[in-house]
This record gives sequence, C-alpha cells and structure tokens, in this order.
Amino acid sequence: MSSKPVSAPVSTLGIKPPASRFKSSGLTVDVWLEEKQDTDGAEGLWRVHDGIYDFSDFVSEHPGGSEWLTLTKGTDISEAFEAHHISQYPEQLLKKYFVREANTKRNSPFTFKEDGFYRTLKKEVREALKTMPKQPWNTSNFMVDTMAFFLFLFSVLAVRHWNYFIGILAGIFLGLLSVAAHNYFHRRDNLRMYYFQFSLMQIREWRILHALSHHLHTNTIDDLEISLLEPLLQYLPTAKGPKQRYGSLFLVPIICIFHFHIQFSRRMYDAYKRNGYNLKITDLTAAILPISMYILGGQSLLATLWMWNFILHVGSCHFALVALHAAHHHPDIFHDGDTPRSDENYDWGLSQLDALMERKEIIGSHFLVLTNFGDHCLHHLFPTLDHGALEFLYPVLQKNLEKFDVDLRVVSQWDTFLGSFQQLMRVTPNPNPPDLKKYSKKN
Ligand code: HEM
Repeated sequence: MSSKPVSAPVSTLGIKPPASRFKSSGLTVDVWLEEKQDTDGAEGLWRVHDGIYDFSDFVSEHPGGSEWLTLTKGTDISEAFEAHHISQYPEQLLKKYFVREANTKRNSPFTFKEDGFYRTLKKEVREALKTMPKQPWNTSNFMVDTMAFFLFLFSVLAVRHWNYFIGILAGIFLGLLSVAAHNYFHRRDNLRMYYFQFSLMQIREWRILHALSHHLHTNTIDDLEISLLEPLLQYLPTAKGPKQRYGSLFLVPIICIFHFHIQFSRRMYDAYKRNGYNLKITDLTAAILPISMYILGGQSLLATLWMWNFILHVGSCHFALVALHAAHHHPDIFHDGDTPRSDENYDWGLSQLDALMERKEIIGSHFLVLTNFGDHCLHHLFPTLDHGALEFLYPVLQKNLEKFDVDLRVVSQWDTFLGSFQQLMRVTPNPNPPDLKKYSKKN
C-alpha cells in the first residue's frame, strides 16, 4: 500500500464512515448514530453479523439495561454484542428474534470466527471467571467510593477555607474518580456509574462515543473519539501543514484544561438544537457537588460556583492528560490509513491488539489500573469486567497470544506520552501492517 500522505482521512479497512464525518461541524454522537443507519445495512432493525433481528419486545427486558438497544436500533451491533457478553446465553437467545438474512455486506472488516483469536480467548476467559475471586470487584467499589468521599470533602473544605491548594486536591480526586467511574458505565446500569457525571460529562454520550464507537472500531475512521477532536487534533495519518502538526503541541494543554467544559457546552448546544433530545433527568447528578459545596461551604453562590469551576478545570486537565496519553496513540500503533493486518477477514480481537499498547508502570497495581485506563487490552476485549479482575486474566491472554503468534506491546508511560505527540505529527501512513513482535524482540 502507498505510504504517501493523503489530504483527508481514508479507511484502509474499507469502512464507510457516516456522512457528517468530514464536516467541520455537525458531527455529534446522535448524528453519528442516525447516519450509521445508512451505512450499516440493518434495515431499520438490529443487525448481528449477517442476520437481521427485531429486539423490540426484548428492549425493556435486556439485563444490561434498555439504553444499549434503544440507542442502537437501525445499526449493526455485531461488535457490541460480542464484546459485551461473555456467557453463551445471549447468543442462544438471538435465535428467538431472528427476522431474515441481511441484504448487504457488513460495513466492517472485523470477524468473530469460532477458531479465531477473540472467540478462542473468550471461551477460556469464560472458564477462568468461574473460579475467579469476587474480592477485586469489592476492592474497586471501595476505591471509587473513597475517591468520591475525598472529592466531596476537599471540595467543601476548599470553599469553606477559600483555599486553592485544597481545590487542586479536590480536582485531582475528580480526575481520578472520572477515570475510575468509567469502569462502571460499560456494564449493566448501576449507581456507581453516575460518579462519572460529577465531571459534567454524560453517561449516555460516553456510552455512544466511547463504548459503542471507540471501543469497537478503535482508531478507525469510525472512531468518534478521534473524529470529534478533528480538525484541531488529527490522529489519523494525513497530510498536515506545519501549523496543524506543531500547533497540536499547544492545543493539547488547552484542550485538557477545557475538556469537561467543551463536552458540556457541545452537549448543551446540541440539546438546544434538538429540543433537549439528548438530555436525561439523571444528568442532574452533576449538580450534587456544587449544591453540597454551597450548603456546607458557607460562601456566596457566586464564590461557590467559582471554586467549583476551578475544581472542574483541574479535574478536566487530569482526566484528559491521562486519556489522551493512555494507550492508543503512537506511530507504531495502527491508525486507519495505515496498512492493516487484513481488510476483510480481520479478527476483531487482533484489531484491538493492533490498536493499543500497554504501559508497564500501570500493570499489576489495582489502583493505577483503575485510575489510568490500565490493562487496556483486556478492558477493550471484555469491557463489562471490573478493572480489578483483569489482572487475573493475563495467564489466559498470554497463552492465546502464543497460540496465535502475536504479542501485547508493553512500553513505558513516557513512550505513550511522547508517542501520542509523534502520532499527531505523523503524516505518512505506515506501509507495513503492525509488527506486534517488535517490542518483545527489543526486551
Ligand atoms: C448493542 C448491543 C448490546 C449491548 C451493548 C449489550 C450490553 C450488555 C451489558 C452491558 C450487559 C451487562 C453485562 C454485565 O454487567 O455483566 C448485558 C447483559 C446481557 N445481555 Fe446484552 N447487550 C446488547 C445486546 C443484547 C442482545 C441483542 C441480547 C439478546 C439477544 C442481549 C442479551 C443479554 C443477556 C441475556 C444479558 C445477561 C448477561 C448474560 O447472560 O451474559 N444483549 N448486555
């Protein structure tokens, strides 16, 4: 494949992106979902692999919550269905809702063959889960509850004593909690997932842009976490002028400081245009923090809002710095436009290995994994599992990496930090498929 820069992102995986993908404005999570209906061949119902299904009678009974199915009506949910269920029961249930064979080819090169990497690994993970201790789940719960406690304590103390140092501590706990709470919104509806909304970000929006887009078509032209940052930050390898390449060095810190505010403003603007379509009553959880600060802090409303805003900026900086430099961006990581491993029979699990790197400082610490998007490969492959449980799955993962002659790339945090800036500057597509053994050869 050519390694010449292209002027606009193209999918070397053959994925047709939603029409608004290339508009400088207008792409939102809801527009993405609506336009997917035109490209996914789901014929107004739900598509799983090459079958069309009607889950209308099942939506309200879905054990994972109705939101996952209401959001995705009219789209291809193959990757979402595979990644979110480890037990075999959902697949057995599918038959009941089958309508007909789909008329078109899937708009995705990813496969889930029974003897392929992902399904083979999933089978063994299913077995491993039977003997796994429950303690890691409880430890994660304890950790996030403690983070929430300190967030509230320091936020109230920051207004009470009007102390910016305490405000910074509160902001750090907000950043930690927002990353850790992401552990919870991938699963069935639960109360702890609402901790995420203290950041002004919204679970519904993140279930779309993160769980249903980024997690499933990672680093592709269809990954909303990438496309919503364009044209400011351009992670896909395309021709960029010096302004865009070097400008990103300055833009990243600014985006970090305003990340929470940008997300909130974008959602409110969209809600205004759509008569509140994307708002939920549960969004009011975001107000619990400033209300507590006002009632217990003893300062005026304006002063309280000022300090709350300060805490949000610190939390935003923390969250975005961790998120942007966690796992996915480095010149050696596959980004759509590079030569892929395959463009038509591409095991979805392998696509995840190609699209990320693990950080060695984070592996092995439950706290760091929970607060730094750690054990990211296993998290992408099995997003409904608690982050604390993932470390128990490394032996099974390792066995299957060897069986399929692939590797998990483990680098340092500095490598992914630097690598993400190098990726923003990269204009030339990689002419060769990802070399997963390169890093193990080095060590
Ligand atoms: C967009 C597609 C879907 C998503 C994102 C999704 C997501 C989820 C989630 C997050 C859970 C809870 C897992 C946990 O917390 O451990 C779950 C459970 C479950 N889902 Fe889905 N689901 C989808 C489609 C379906 C469909 C189409 C069926 C049935 C045909 C189904 C059947 C089940 C069942 C039976 C469970 C209970 C747990 C189990 O037995 O594995 N889901 N789902």
